[in-house]
Amino acid sequence: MPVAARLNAHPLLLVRRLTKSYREGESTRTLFTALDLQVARGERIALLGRSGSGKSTLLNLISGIDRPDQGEVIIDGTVLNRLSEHERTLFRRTHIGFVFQFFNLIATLNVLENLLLPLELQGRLTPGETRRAEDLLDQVGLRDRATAFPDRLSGGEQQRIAIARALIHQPRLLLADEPTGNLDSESGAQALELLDALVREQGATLILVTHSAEVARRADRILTIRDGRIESSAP
Ligand SMILES: Nc1ncnc2c1ncn2[C@@H]1O[C@H](COP(=O)(O)OP(=O)(O)OP(=O)(O)O)[C@@H](O)[C@H]1O
Repeated sequence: MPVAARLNAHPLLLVRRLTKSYREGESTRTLFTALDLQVARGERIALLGRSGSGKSTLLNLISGIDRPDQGEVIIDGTVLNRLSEHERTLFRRTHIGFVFQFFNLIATLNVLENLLLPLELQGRLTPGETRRAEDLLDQVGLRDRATAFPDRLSGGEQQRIAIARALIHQPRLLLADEPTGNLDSESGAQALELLDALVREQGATLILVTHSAEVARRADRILTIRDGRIESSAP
């Protein structure tokens, strides 16, 4: 079987007939109706769509933070809907990494402690893993800031730490919600380079929400949410 066909036979992410609505006062706003989506292992996707089209909601449904009204999300063979809330939290901690627009570092933890947090939450904090975290700090160019607190770092530095933190536990899937949306163009480019390098190195699958056509061009595939449907196109 050709490689592409094998990849699609076992996609990293499978979304099947996903339906999601929110109540808005007296009325109901339907974001997705029977949405289907398949993402191959190691694929890097840019997710586009106008403001309010449901990009963040889709990420939340994929990660199991939000629940669909109908349909299924299957990550690497695990059907999220069949897990209890606690099981979904454990699954997320182990298999998914997140990068946000506003970094979301914990203000009371220093840089190294922020970086180690995903491992600590999984009870995986061994001396070997701590050394790996220090190597990762080297890779993001912030080894000398290990004991600094987030408010002492620039936006670009905070995002580089947030990217390292999202990948420290080697998740299969990385979800990034406008990771350059709050950075100047130079820091944004640096953060994207780093994200790309780490994702490729780890063979992770990436879904990155962006409003930037330039950012989207770096992806393997562009998905655009339009009127509750997903259109797929080449970059
Ligand atoms: N928990 C919620 N309760 C009610 N409505 C919600 C909830 N979450 C999202 N929505 C609504 O769903 C719609 C889509 O929101 P979402 O944040 O997913 O859009 P988006 O495409 O990410 O937008 P943006 O590009 O502005 O970040 C919006 O109208 C929003 O108000």
